[in-house]
Amino acid sequence: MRFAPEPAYRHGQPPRTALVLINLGTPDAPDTPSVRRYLAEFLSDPRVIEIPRLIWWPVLHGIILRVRPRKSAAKYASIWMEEGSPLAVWTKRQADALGERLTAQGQDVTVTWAMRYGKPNLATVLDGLKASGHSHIALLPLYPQYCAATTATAVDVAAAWLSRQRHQPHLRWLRDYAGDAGYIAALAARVRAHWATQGARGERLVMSFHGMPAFSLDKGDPYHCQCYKTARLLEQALELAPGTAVVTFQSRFGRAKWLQPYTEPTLVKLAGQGVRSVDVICPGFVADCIETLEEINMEAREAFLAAGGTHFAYIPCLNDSPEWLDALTALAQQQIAGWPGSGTPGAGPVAGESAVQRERHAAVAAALAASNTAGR
Ligand SMILES: C=CC1=C(C)c2cc3[nH]c(cc4nc(cc5[nH]c(cc1n2)c(C)c5CCC(=O)O)C(CCC(=O)O)=C4C)c(C)c3C=C
Ligand SMILES: [Fe+2]
Ligand SMILES: [Fe+2]
Repeated sequence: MRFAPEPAYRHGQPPRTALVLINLGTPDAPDTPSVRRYLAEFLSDPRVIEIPRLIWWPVLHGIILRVRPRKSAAKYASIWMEEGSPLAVWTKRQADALGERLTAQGQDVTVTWAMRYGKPNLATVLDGLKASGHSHIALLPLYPQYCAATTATAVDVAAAWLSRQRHQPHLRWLRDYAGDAGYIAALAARVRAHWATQGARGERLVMSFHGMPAFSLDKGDPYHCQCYKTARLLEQALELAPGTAVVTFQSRFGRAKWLQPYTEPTLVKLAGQGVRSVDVICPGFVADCIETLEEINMEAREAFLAAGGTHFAYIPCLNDSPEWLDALTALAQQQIAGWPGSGTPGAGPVAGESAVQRERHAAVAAALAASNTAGR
């Protein structure tokens, strides 16, 4: 059956609101089979690899999934935390902290988290929320900069899930927040705190964003522009001297041209030009992950130092910094404004439904249930 059956008793239930933090996804374990499973799902997404199936499939299954999982598993092993993959650990902690903050403010909202690839699976999380009576669901993809390969593909999953529902819940999602004042302030606080503990500033502040194929910009993806927007606002917030900020793109995948300048070659070039110390931040990631902890803090560090640099300082992602949790709380509140449990005007435990209506629904549902049982 295309549409799931909808128990009639739900009609009489009071409305409930849920927030879902969404991130990319990560392997279950730092071993080759788990990484292969994860990469197979990720790299089969046509939003991520825009190459015709007929050409991409033999490359993915014949070469990439035979070679990359073992190499990537070793990298994952080098950054794995006691509780799991850093990306999952930080995303869960952010969801827990957001839930606590909303509860402390008297809001009656469920906060959970899901991944686009791997577990917890987004469609399964949405099934669970609906089954537990959530009539209003807000999605918060945690990518500050909109990108078809990240934000849009997560929204696609939610849209496909909606297409299977007879009784659809209210659904909203956060598209991007590249210029959000709270997010920029949280990044600036992270950098200032780092400078304070170091007692000095690097000669350059390198802002490294995840890369994308260069054609995505030509085809109209706003990702590149949004990365520069974030970088400009952060530069302004920190009142950096002209020429101090450097924007780069990391994590190139495959041989095609990606957005430039590339992070590691830029660091090597800076060292060659006599720059001895750099601070590096990855503003496009709000949770530390393999791309920041291994690729930047290990590989890029090594390349910069090998090229003559003497001080490489990696500034951790926002993770569970209080300024970021404040910003995330504000973003969440904007998404659920006016919804049940949000404590904002228009909201209420019985929004859109009077007590009389609810009683009638309950009576109809009871009659339906009785006639269903009688007919069996
Ligand atoms: C922050 C935004 C991201 C964009 C844009 C993005 C595009 C993109 N990524 C790949 C290929 C890989 N990315 C990998 C890891 C990874 N990517 C992001 C975020 C963005 N990706 C995150 C948060 C992570 C970390 C996941 C984790 O488990 O920690 C990987 C896997 C790691 C590896 O094997 O190197 C690949 C592969 C492409 C092709 C792409 C756009 C076309
Ligand atoms: Fe990626
Ligand atoms: Fe990488």
